[in-house]
Amino acid sequence: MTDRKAFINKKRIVVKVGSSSLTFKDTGHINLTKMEKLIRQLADMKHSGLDVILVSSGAQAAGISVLNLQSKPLDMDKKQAVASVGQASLMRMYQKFFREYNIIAGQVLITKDITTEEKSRNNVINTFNALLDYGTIPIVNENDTVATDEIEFGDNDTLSAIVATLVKADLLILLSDIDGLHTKDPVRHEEAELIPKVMEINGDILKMATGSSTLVGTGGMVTKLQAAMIATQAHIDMVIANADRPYVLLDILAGEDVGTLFKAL
Ligand SMILES: Nc1ncnc2c1ncn2[C@@H]1O[C@H](COP(=O)(O)OP(=O)(O)O)[C@@H](O)[C@H]1O
Ligand SMILES: N[C@@H](CCC(=O)OP(=O)(O)O)C(=O)O
Repeated sequence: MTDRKAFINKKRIVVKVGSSSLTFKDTGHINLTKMEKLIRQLADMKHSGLDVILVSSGAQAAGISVLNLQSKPLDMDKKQAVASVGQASLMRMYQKFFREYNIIAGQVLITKDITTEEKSRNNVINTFNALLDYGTIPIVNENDTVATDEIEFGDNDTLSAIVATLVKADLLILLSDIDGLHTKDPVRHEEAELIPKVMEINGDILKMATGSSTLVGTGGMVTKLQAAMIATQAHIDMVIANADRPYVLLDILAGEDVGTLFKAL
């Protein structure tokens, strides 16, 4: 079996969706159509018997909508307040959509320092396992009131890789607004080419990545490669793919060559 064909046997999947894949490019407001397309695929995955964990950004984007702002505020405390309002709204939308497909969503807000504290780490692992035993889809975001890494650096990418290691996932999928890792940022360089597979994240690969080009995204490709390093070192395959591709998740799980595969070490 090729690397991709083996994906049909993956059982526990962590999916991370970035703000850029949940929002309108020009306004930064939440795009419900995009959200529903994602949820339908996640529901089908769940109904087919997979364990699904969703790491979702979008708290600040949802907060912009709720507070009717023109854009993300610049001050950190205001961004945290916008995320606080937005996270509640984001979860309400997820729970409403998932309920239509008979799926219960649980909220998990964490910070990356849980990995260094054994007690917290075990609490988080136990909660994930219990949520999966109850048949729910845990929806994870950084606790933006306690920590500012994600708001500052867009580090939900690395947070999703940490979650993948904690739940012992078989596959981590990062959905974004680009088709995968390119030789350069394709938004700024139209000659950039897609890299279908990365066996080793070396200096040449790291040089290709730069920051975000969108209103709402933060980490760009830099934090996605950091996530790939964490996942692959933990023997977890990772794929970066475009959330706008119809049925992107189902195609990846069917073994199709979608996006960029970072092969587990
Ligand atoms: N080498 C690269 N290949 C692909 N995208 C890149 C690269 N370098 C930088 N990027 C940028 O990364 C962006 C995706 O990251 P980001 O905006 O943070 O999305 P998300 O909200 O999904 O996390 C792309 O829109 C692109 O502009
Ligand atoms: N906790 C923040 C996450 C920000 C973040 O990581 O954004 P992204 O680069 O779009 O994944 C929020 O929900 O707005």
